[in-house]
Amino acid sequence: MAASTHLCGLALNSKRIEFGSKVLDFSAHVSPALVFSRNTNQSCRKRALRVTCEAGRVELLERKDSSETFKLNRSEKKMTCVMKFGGSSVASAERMKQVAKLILSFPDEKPVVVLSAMAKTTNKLLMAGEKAVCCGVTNVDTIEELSCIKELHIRTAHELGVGTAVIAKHLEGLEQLLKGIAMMKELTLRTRDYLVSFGECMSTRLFAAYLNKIGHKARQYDAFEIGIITTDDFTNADILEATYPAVSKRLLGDWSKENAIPVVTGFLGKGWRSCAVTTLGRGGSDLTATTIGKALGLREVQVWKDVDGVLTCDPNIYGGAQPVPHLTFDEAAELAYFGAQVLHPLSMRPAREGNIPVRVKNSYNPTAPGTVITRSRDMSKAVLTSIVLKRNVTMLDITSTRMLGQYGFLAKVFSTFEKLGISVDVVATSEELDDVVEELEKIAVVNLLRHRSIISLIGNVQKSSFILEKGFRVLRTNGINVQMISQGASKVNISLIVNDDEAEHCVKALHSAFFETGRA
Ligand SMILES: Nc1ncnc2c1ncn2[C@@H]1O[C@H](COP(=O)(O)OP(=O)(O)O)[C@@H](O)[C@H]1O
Ligand SMILES: N[C@@H](CC(=O)OP(=O)(O)O)C(=O)O
Repeated sequence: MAASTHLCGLALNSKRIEFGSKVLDFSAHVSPALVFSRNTNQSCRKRALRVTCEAGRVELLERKDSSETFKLNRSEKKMTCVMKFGGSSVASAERMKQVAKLILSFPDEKPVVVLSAMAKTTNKLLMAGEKAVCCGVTNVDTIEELSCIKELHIRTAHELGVGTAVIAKHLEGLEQLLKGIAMMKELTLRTRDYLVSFGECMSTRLFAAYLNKIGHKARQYDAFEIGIITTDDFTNADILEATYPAVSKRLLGDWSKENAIPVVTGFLGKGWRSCAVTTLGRGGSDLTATTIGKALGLREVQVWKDVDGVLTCDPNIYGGAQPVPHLTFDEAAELAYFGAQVLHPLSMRPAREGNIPVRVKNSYNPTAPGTVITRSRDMSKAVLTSIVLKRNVTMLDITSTRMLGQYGFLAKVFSTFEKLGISVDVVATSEELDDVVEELEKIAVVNLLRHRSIISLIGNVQKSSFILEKGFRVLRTNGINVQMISQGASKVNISLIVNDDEAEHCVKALHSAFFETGRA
């Protein structure tokens, strides 16, 4: 660029700067230099520079005639991806060391690291809370789960060689909190969220301390301090829009001052009214990861688990499950919503909105390709992608008594569910259903059918006739009676309802037909 060029710069967002008709897109290429004329509007210039600083390091190269030339060294310094590690990946000091090694084995990546609590810690915290309710204040220190949590975290600190000071306040605070619960003899949803937050607060402190100890600058962040703002639905809070600019401002601001690897607590947020710690529902760290990915406009989000990616079915049901190489956001969202534990049900939403690919990888087997989840994929050969089982659902069989017309009848049925806050998973036209039944019996004959399972066939619903024909042949051969079928509006899901006690057998038979006898 000529040093004398007169350009007027206008910063649009953290990725683009517009100069008249010229747009520099920092996500697409590394601009070798930026030129600002002396008489460029000062505030535009400052904003442009601030934005470039956020995107990477900017150096003043020269000051000539009427202009200044800056070098943008973005390719070296910009944060590139989110790497989220679940509880199984950070279960011990040994695992944390492996994870650190894994992160550092990608020298070109500048990740934001998101961590869950060390394996089983969340469950143990909840169990300790339940026990505290009825054990009496003086007995809190005998709660077995509290001892296990203390022992695990102290041992991990020693084995990582980071000292226990980084978690001492939290261990102390945890015991105090349990005494408070014992005193009050109650465990509210709000307190539950505060209680489980100790898990992620401690795992991230230990891990960041370890990275620093081995010479890689890292900085620990509590999600509720950096702008992950949520609804006040304790134990199942939803991310609010204000999160994205807040998180971006905080993380990019800190990064521009010092390139320390951010290590962020997954699963946690801050309720916008209460300002208290909230949680995003079990498995919520996946959602934290995609939220940060979207907020920072990163290249990809990696979720590192203990399986070789999203599999063709739950490996606990059938050991022969195989990794699925490619999924769309819609398929992954549907699969997660219908019960595949591998991803949080809402985690695909920010990824889809920000169009950020999500890669599901195995921290125990990092060379396995894993699953990549993107907006679209070649569906021409795709039939079934995965089979998901959701157990213990209740089916409501509702028959109109014809007191109302068809529209009025359906409207009344759905308004009843809405009023009672019950979600309906599958509709061909279930929690505490007694109130629903009482209400609906005014206009319908209602049958409650408990102990049912939903089997979701995730894949290319364009080929539904083929899927159903093949699926039903398998089920008929196995003597299984399907009680309801529903095709989801998402066009990637056909759901079948069967008896709970037949469901596992069904999944195995369907898996064998679709994935093993000639690839589907
Ligand atoms: N379709 C599926 N694909 C892969 N894993 C599945 C599937 N369904 C259930 N799972 C279970 O999900 C687990 C991984 O999810 P999760 O425990 O939440 O991981 P992490 O805690 O590491 O984030 C696997 O160990 C597996 O048992
Ligand atoms: N620790 C929380 C949040 C979480 O996401 O965990 P994981 O990534 O291990 O599923 C839980 O157990 O629910």
